[in-house]
Amino acid sequence: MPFPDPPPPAANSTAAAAKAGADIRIHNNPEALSRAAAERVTALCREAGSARGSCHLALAGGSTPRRLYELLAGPPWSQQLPWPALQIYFGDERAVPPEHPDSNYGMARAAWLDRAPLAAGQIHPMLAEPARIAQDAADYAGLLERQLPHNEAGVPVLDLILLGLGPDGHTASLFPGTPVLEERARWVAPVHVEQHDSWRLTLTYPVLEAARQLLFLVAGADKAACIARVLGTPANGELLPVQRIAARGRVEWHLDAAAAGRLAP
Ligand SMILES: O=C(O)[C@H](O)[C@@H](O)[C@H](O)[C@H](O)COP(=O)(O)O
Repeated sequence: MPFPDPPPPAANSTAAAAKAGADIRIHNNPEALSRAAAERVTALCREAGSARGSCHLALAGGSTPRRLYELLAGPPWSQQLPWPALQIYFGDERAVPPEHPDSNYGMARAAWLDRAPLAAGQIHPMLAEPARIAQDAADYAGLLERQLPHNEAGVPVLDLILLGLGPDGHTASLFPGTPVLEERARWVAPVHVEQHDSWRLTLTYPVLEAARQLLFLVAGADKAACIARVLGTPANGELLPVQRIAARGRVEWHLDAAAAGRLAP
C-alpha cells in the first residue's frame, strides 16, 4: 500500500552543492541540516516501505543525529514515516548499559524511540558488555542474518544507514589504526578504542558497503578539515576509515556550513 506523498521539502536549507560524483548537500546551520535530514530519512523510509514492505534503518550515534531524531518524533515527519514497515538497528554502540549517558541506544530512545509508535520487536538495540563483547558481536550479526535480505555475496542488506564522521575520519566505530578496518568476514565486530580505553561494537565495511543507501550527517567546524580531505580533494596517501567504504548503494552527505567551511565553493 503506497504511502501518501509528503509536502515539498523545507525551503530553509541552502542550495545543494553537488560535487561531481558525490551527492553533497550543504545547509546553513545544524538545525537546517537536521530538518533536511528528517525530510530525506522519511522519504527514503517511505520509498523502501512502498517498494519492499519494510525499511531496515540503522541509526548513527554521537551527538549530531540527536536533533534529527527529535524531529522525527514530531510532525510532519512522525505523520509520514511508514511506522509498521520500520525496523530499527544501530550502526555502532558503546559497551555500556542503555541507561549510560554514552549509550547510542539510550540517546535514540530519549530523543525519538520512546515516543514512536513502534513495537518492541521493531527496535533492535546493539547491546554490548565488555566481558562478552565477542559474543555480543556474533549475536548482533546473527540478528542481521535473520532479519535482513542478503546480497549475492551473502552480506545482509540494510535499506538505509545513518552515519556520522569524526575529525579523525572515523565513521560508526571504524577508528583509524584499529584491526576492525581489516575485518571482512564478520558483519559486526568489537573495537577497543585506545584513547577512551573503552569497547564498542560496530558494523563492518561489508555491511556498510552492501547498504542500499548511506546518509552522512556532519556538523561543526571541527569536521571541516576532514570533510575537505574526504570530499574536496582526490584521495591520496593513506585513506581515512570513511574513505575506505566502497559503497555499492547511494551515498548522500548532509553538511552544515561550518563542516563544509573548507570545501572549495
Ligand atoms: O557512536 C558514535 O560516536 C558514532 O558512531 C560516531 O561515529 C559518531 O558518529 C562520530 O564520532 C561523530 O560524532 P558527533 O556527532 O558527536 O560529532
